[in-house]
Amino acid sequence: MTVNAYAKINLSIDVIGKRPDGYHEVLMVMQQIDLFDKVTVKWIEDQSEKPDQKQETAPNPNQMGKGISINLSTNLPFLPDDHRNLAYRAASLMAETYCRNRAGEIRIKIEKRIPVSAGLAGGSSNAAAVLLGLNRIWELDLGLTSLMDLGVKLGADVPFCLAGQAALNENLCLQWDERAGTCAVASGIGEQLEQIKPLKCWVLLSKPPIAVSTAQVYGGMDLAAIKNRPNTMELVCGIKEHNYHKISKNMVNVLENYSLKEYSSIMYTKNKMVETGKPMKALMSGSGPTVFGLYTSRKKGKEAFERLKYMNKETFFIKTL
Ligand SMILES: C[C@](O)(CO)[C@H](O)COP(=O)(O)OP(=O)(O)OC[C@H]1O[C@@H](n2ccc(N)nc2=O)[C@H](O)[C@@H]1O
Ligand SMILES: Nc1ncnc2c1ncn2[C@@H]1O[C@H](COP(=O)(O)OP(=O)(O)OP(=O)(O)O)[C@@H](O)[C@H]1O
Repeated sequence: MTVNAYAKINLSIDVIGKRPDGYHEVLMVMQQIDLFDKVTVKWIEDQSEKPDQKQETAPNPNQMGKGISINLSTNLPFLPDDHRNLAYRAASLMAETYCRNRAGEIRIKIEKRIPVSAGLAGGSSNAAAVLLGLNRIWELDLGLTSLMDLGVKLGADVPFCLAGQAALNENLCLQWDERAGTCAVASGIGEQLEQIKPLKCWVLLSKPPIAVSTAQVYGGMDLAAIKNRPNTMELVCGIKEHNYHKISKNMVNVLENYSLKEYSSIMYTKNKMVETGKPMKALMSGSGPTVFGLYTSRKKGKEAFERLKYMNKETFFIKTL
């Protein structure tokens, strides 16, 4: 089955503190956008190995599925096709947890369109697609709560990606799950989600040609030095009321404090977008390097895209979902 694995942008990111496990407590507003990878998941059952009916099916994270192999391919030669790929790890986790009594091959094909190492949750969205795909193929009937509990083990952005893909891919039969949705307030490490009404906007995205490590950004920023923080509740109100003044005033990403200083190409992209594109608001997504600008008018956004598309090779004009 094929799942559209959507990218996200962060309309705000506040970092509250550091946790004992090294992760940071955050408060963010996340929004799915109409830019996606196509992830095709196939299960080829090994007919010579009949499932052992006597084996209990309760999850046991210590035991791998009996004789399950994973074969992953992508259209990007530089992306890993083994356990370093998040989609591979998702398949492996699903097999270990829920499919110990089967044998066969999981075949994953990823057609990448979301820029890599961009702050757009490309890897997380691929992992979410594999969890959702296998849930359907193996008829496990897991709801989003169980899938999110599993997904957060792969990455902090995976639960949000699961919620969005469940809402947007009808073939997953999860669109009515109460946790499905495309815009959410995320807390904890990003995995505690409260769905809100999505922001309807046009988005100009531009990724400078650098890769940014999320761990390095969280590790490098100085929590005590943060002066400007988003008012998340006011942002949520602004989205609800379509009050674009309230929205733009409260769209703040505190990770910019580190990334904009550290990488001049992000600063350049943001400044250029503000000056030339004149969006309602421009902000870095996630830990960067992608910068996005929001437009309420498609015409104005498209004109800005035409002027700015040469700035970075990976520049897109899309809409929120
Ligand atoms: C920047 C965001 O993309 C915003 O949505 C996320 O917070 C990051 O999500 P992600 O890439 O899925 O993050 P993970 O793969 O789980 O973590 C990568 C690294 O980022 C740091 N990390 C991530 C999330 C978080 N709440 N606190 C952290 O400190 C940790 O050092 C972690 O080792
Ligand atoms: N399926 C995948 N797609 C993209 N990158 C992957 C994948 N699997 C592993 N990676 C690796 O993960 C790293 C981060 O890539 P990714 O595109 O997920 O970053 P990101 O958009 O910044 O994610 P986030 O916004 O969640 O922090 C890269 O080094 C990349 O090689």
